[in-house]
Amino acid sequence: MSQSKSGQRNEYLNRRTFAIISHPDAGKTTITEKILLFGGAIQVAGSVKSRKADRHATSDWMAMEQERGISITSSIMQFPYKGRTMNLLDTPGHADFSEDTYRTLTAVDSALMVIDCAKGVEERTIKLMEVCRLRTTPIYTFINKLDREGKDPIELLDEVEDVLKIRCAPITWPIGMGKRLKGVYHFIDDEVLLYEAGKNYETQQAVVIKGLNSPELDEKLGDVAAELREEIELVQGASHKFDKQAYLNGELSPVFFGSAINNFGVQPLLDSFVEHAPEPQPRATTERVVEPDETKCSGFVFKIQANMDPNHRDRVAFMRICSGVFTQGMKLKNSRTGKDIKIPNALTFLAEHRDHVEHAYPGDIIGIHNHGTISIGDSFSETENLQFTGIPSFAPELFRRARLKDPLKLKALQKGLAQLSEEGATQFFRPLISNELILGAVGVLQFEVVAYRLKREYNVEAIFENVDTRTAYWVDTDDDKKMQQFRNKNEMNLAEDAHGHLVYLAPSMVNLQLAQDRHPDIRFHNTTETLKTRP
Ligand SMILES: Nc1nc2c(ncn2[C@@H]2O[C@H](COP(=O)(O)OP(=O)(O)OP(=O)(O)O)[C@@H](O)[C@H]2O)c(=O)[nH]1
Repeated sequence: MSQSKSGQRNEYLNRRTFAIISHPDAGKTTITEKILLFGGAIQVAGSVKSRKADRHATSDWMAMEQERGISITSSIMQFPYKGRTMNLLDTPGHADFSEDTYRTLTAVDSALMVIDCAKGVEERTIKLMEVCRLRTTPIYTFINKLDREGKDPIELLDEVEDVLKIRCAPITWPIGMGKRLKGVYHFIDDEVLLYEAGKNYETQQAVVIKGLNSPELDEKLGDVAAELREEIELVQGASHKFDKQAYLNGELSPVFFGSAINNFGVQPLLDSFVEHAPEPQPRATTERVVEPDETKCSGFVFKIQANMDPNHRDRVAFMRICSGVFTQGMKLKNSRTGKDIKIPNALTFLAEHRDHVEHAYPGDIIGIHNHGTISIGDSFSETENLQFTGIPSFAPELFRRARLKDPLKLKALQKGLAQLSEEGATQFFRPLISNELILGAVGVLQFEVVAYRLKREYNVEAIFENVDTRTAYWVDTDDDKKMQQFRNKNEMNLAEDAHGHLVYLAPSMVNLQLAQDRHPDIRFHNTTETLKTRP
């Protein structure tokens, strides 16, 4: 079915594709749930948690998430909000799953950062923010858990500005905190939303007082009203005003305060976000910039998940549509392999179920079933050879040698590791001169997940042993002769990754430095992003 160009344009302009980022435990899952609730995507509070529990039933390895109380996989949800189509990409907060999070951030147009008011800016938030800054991703900030005592709000804004190097424009401001929490003041709407502990703001609206100078405010808040007026004047003088262009440039973050668990202060955040967050943006490829309103469909894969449903042992590749209109059954060319693939039965992910997608527009994420033909970073296009940039693999920092309890299971182990590495659960290296299987990860928990999944999904019991590798760098050069010399001299330290890229496994940083000094014509890369050749 063909669509008119203007119809297509309108569809994508309505998309808002974003991720929620935070340090673990700041309240990302809780706020996701409230967003879905407001959007009408779920009816009952608690569904998001039970969504995790359902997955536990269908996909056993998720049980680890429950045992540990952390989210270990990204999930994708599409839902309507105020006439727009929202694509929310959840990201694991735990440091051990940072690669997945980084890649997810390459597929969004903006982000929502959640900060715990008692803890302020935490380590993971700093890292995530660095990634957002690389891509100048616009960011909204929600300072959560106001129902608990936290840091002084001015101090919190200073911290965000100093540590995260972004200007803050408070849009709402807390009136007290913890037991003294009385509500929030909205700078732009000039109104106060009153908070009463114990009230259920999922079913009841907060009382709104129009105007900071309203006598009603004195009635309700007593002496606090006068203090609030003074404080607001002070904050207005000392802080930045909302400036949409600066926000879109990633230089200024609108800040909201609230308590996600009590559903308080979340609605003003969402209403502002849906109004100002950017529509799907142009994307860079090695060839040219792809505009979302181009007629031909294109997209890239940023995530692969195996065995989402144990009854169908397939893998789902998550592709962000960057231009044109995707239609069910369409043929797209994979620029890495040069092959056309027909994509029937593409999936879309709604809050509570997945469905077959008829059409998808720039900003949408579709799921493609495949049996190992698609890798993370693959780019697809209807007509051209396009390679989207910015979907990195990072040099792992931890390494283990996989050893089998039952040596007859070698085939199953190789298959399992190859599939789990395609998914980005771990990286996987085969040394050139031995039959060893070396795993690389950014966080130690990744190994545990891999061991658990190998057992559950591939019926393989593997032991991971320490190995004498400190770091891994991808290597390439334009000079074949120099590469051959390098290979001959360094065979002991060379391996191939799952895609056949050559990797230098260094036992120490000194060794790495020496190899670099001895072979100035060889380029060493700590992310695949800068590699010239993709086999
Ligand atoms: N007091 C209070 N607790 C909250 C609030 N929001 C969330 N919490 C609690 O904080 C804890 C962490 O919340 P989650 O939403 O699971 O945090 P998360 O950021 O998704 O954590 P990860 O799954 O580890 O990434 C839970 O026990 C929540 O009930 C809030 O507004 N006030």
